[in-house]
Order: sequence, then structure tokens, then C-alpha cells
Amino acid sequence: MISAYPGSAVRAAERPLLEAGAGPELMQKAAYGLYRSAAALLAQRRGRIYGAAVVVLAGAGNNGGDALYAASRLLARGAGATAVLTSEQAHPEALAAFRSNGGRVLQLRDETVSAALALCRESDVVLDGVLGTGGKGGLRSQAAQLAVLAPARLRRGESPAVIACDLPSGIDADTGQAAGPHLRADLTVTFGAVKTGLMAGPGAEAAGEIELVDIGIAGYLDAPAVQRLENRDIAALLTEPVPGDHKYSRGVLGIAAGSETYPGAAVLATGAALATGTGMVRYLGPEPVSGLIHAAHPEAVCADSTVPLTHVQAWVAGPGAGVDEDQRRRAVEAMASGLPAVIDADAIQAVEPGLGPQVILTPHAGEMTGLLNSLGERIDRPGVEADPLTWVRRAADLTGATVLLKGWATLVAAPGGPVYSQAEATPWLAAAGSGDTLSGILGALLSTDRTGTRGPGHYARLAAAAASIHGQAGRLAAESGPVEVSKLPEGVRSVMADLLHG
Ligand SMILES: NC(=O)C1=CN([C@@H]2O[C@H](COP(=O)(O)OP(=O)(O)OC[C@H]3O[C@@H](n4cnc5c(N)ncnc54)[C@H](O)[C@@H]3O)[C@@H](O)[C@H]2O)[C@@H](O)CC1
Ligand SMILES: [K+]
Repeated sequence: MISAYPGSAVRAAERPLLEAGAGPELMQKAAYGLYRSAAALLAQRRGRIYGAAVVVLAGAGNNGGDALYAASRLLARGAGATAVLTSEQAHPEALAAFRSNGGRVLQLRDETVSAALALCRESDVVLDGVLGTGGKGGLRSQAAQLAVLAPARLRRGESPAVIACDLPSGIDADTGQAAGPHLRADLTVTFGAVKTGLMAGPGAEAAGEIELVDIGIAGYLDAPAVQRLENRDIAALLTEPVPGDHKYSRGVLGIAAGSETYPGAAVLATGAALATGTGMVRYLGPEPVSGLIHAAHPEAVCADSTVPLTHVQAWVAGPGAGVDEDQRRRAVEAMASGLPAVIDADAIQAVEPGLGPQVILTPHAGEMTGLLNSLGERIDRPGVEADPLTWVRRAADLTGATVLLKGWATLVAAPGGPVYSQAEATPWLAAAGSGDTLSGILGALLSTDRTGTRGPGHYARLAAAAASIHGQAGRLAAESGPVEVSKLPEGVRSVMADLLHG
């Protein structure tokens, strides 16, 4: 499990150590961690550090200090380095160390922006030390120009690699918001604790890979604000069939999805649920859709029945439901059933406050905007996308349901409880039908859940696990070309096999 803390919480945890005079020691630990990651990346890309070209973008504060000290160590290994100072001040001791190891310095001004950009483009690695947890608002003046103009994060795998020191500059360490232009990284080396700003919204996109450097403050931190499940956490949530099981005891999933207008969604949700390993799918919906489901998945049991008359352990309602009145009624009944229920797509419009955490809403940003406005908030889609962490929490608190907000980093919030962030997905998963498969995966996990845990956050954990399985299946599929959503269940089966037996 990866735990993330707001930048403000990390600063508070550091305070007693700083007051005790440990600031320089903490900075050396951070700088050494950054140096190690940069050295490993240079060694991997060009075989050696000697002769590498390094650019440090250094701001006025300690973030710049970390980056300058790290670059000093690279200089000592035979790299060449230039510090581009984005402020009139720089960390005095770190800059002195950098100069004394042979580092060159360029003061960033209007007339030197293009020279700084050229240096970046010709370098092997750029260390972004403009702003860290002390940054307020977005990048200013010439540093902002650099961020706008720099092709920083050039294509992955090509030079230069951009390594963010603690967090990409211009990103809010608490929320992941970008108040203006910000830098993007291939790798973020973060100190003391992962910041929540790296787990959500623009910050999650800008961070690239994340590496954590232990600087000895873990014992001073409280509960994490955001968590990310890793495969061993997910494996602990999964249930394998045991001898003596039969199809009903393994778990039956009810799917009320698809309509005559959008029949495919039901087929995709059913396929994904079966690949995740549910004991049985009972499908409720119009006859033409049942016919398609039977053709694709003969094991599914189809009927045009109602939710109260159908015996299942969990529900999926909404994908492809369109304006079908029967499907809308089934979604309402599923929410009222007391059973775990995934409420997706069109069914989200039927949501009213007063739900329980066993109801899991799975909107994308557009559906989330509609939901929030129906609950009395005034927010547009760009507003949701800019600060998804705030809005996913708000939606969970307003509805009482668990809410999964899809995105580059998918966020899951339990009402009043923990938040999870999963970022395994590939942009190839931004495709029609992708969400239908996610709802099938989550439905299957809910229907087979035998962990016996019902504490706060349990459903959020299962939803986060589903998002991760979906993302990993997408990545696997993308390895052999563009992702065809109808083939995604094959990837799901293979991810499940790894999780269960790997
Ligand atoms: N505090 C600690 O114990 C440690 C801090 N470390 C590093 O220190 C960083 C925090 O250092 P600081 O508190 O000095 O903060 P920063 O280095 O993030 O920046 C603060 C400086 O930037 C200026 N500034 C703020 N917002 C700006 C903006 N939008 N545009 C331009 N300038 C702006 C401020 O006036 C201040 O001079 C962490 O992110 C981490 O990298 C590490 O060395 C580990 C130990
Ligand atoms: K930074």
C-alpha cells in the first residue's frame, strides 16, 4: 500500500526535526536520494554518468537546494551541469557546493529564456527544483515561460529525462491542482512521504513514475489522506473458489445494463464480470440484448424480470441503459436493495442522497459534473477535472455512497472515509465501452466478496482494486497495439491469474 499525505502534513512532520537543527541533514538525505535516482536513470539511458549533461532548474527555496546538491554529486562523478536560477536568490550553501564542483550558472531572465531552453533540450537530464512544498500558486514569470515553452517531458524514453524534485513545480502538493503552467516529469523523486498532490488531477499526470526517499519523518506522520493499493493488497481482497463451492455460493452478479439502443454495454459488462471470476451472471433487460448476451456468453442467465425477484449477491446497473425506463427502475431498486450495487453511466442520473457505502457510483468527469449539480453544487467539468480530489470527496459525502471518479488517476472516496487513487491505466483505455468493463469487474468482486469485512472503506478498497485490475488489463492489452475493448476480458483473466497465483 502506498500512503500519501498533503504537503502541509509533511511540512508539519518535518517541523520538530527542523527546530532541532536537523534541516541540513534532511536536505542531504533528500539530495542523496535524488542523486541516486538521477544516476540510475543516466546509467540506464546512456551507460554512464561521466560526460552526461545535466540542467538544474533551481528556485529560491530548499527544493532548489536539494536539486543543486544532487547535481553537485553528479558533477563529482564527471557529469557537466548548469544551474538555471529561476529566482534572484538560490539556496546559498547548495549553490556554493554546486559551483565548487564545477557547475555553471545561468540566471533566468527574459533575455536568457531561449538559452535556458536550448540547454534543457541538449541535456540528458533536467532536475526540476523550482518549487516544492513551499510553492504558492503556479509558476511565475520566466519560470512559467520555461514550463510553457519547454517540451519538458519530451516523449518518454527520449532525452532529456525530466526528474521532479519532490513534486513537479507548479503543482499544489495538497490537491494536485495546477494554478497555471507547471512542469511535467518522467520521474518524481519525493521526500519523506508521497504527497497527495502526486495522486490526483493534473499532479498525477505530471508526476510520471514516483519514487519515495525515506528521510526519517515517517514516525511523525498521522493517517494518510490518500492510499494506493498495490498488487499484494489487491490479492488479499480476492476470493478463490474452495472445494464444496457451487455456482450460487461462489457469488451471483445481477446485471441490469444495456438497452435496445445500446446493447453492447451489457455484453461488455458481462464478459468482464465472467473474466473476473463471478459464479454466475443473471442478466435483466430487453430480449434483443439477452439474445446478444447469450450468443457471446452462453453461461449467462437472462430474464426480463425485476430486481426484488432476482436472487443475487451484488448488482451492476446503468451501462448502456440510455433512456430505457425498465433499466432505470432496476437501478433505483438496486440502490434500495441493501446489496452492493455498482451504479454507472445513465443510472447515475437516478441517484438521490441518503445512499449507503455499499452503493458505488462510477462516474467519469462529465457524469460527476451532472451528479454534483443535481445535488446543489455549482461546478463545471473543467472545475471537476482541475480538482478531482475535492469533488470525489464531496460527492461521497453528499450521497452517502462510495464514489469512483474515473480519470488518469482514478479516485475512490468512501463517505467520510478514506480515499484511494489508482493510476495503472493507459490512455488507450479512454475508449468506448471501457467503463462498461470496469463496472463488470467491480460487480464481480462485490458478488464474490467473502472477506467478511464491512468496515469503513471496504467498498472503496474493492472499487480501487477493480480500477487497478482494469488499468492493468488495459496496459497488458496495449502492449500488442491499440486496445480493443471487447478483448479486454482476456487481459482481465490474465491479471487475475497473476493476482491469485503470482
Ligand atoms: N523542510 C524540510 O525539512 C525539507 C525540505 N526539503 C525540500 O524543501 C522543499 C520545501 O522548501 P521550501 O519551504 O523552501 O519551499 P520551496 O523550495 O518549495 O519554495 C519556497 C520559495 O519559493 C518562493 N515561492 C513560493 N511560491 C512561488 C511561486 N509561485 N513562484 C515563484 N516563487 C515562489 C518562496 O518565496 C520561497 O522563497 C520541499 O519540497 C523539499 O524539496 C528537503 O530538503 C527535505 C527536508
Ligand atoms: K520541484
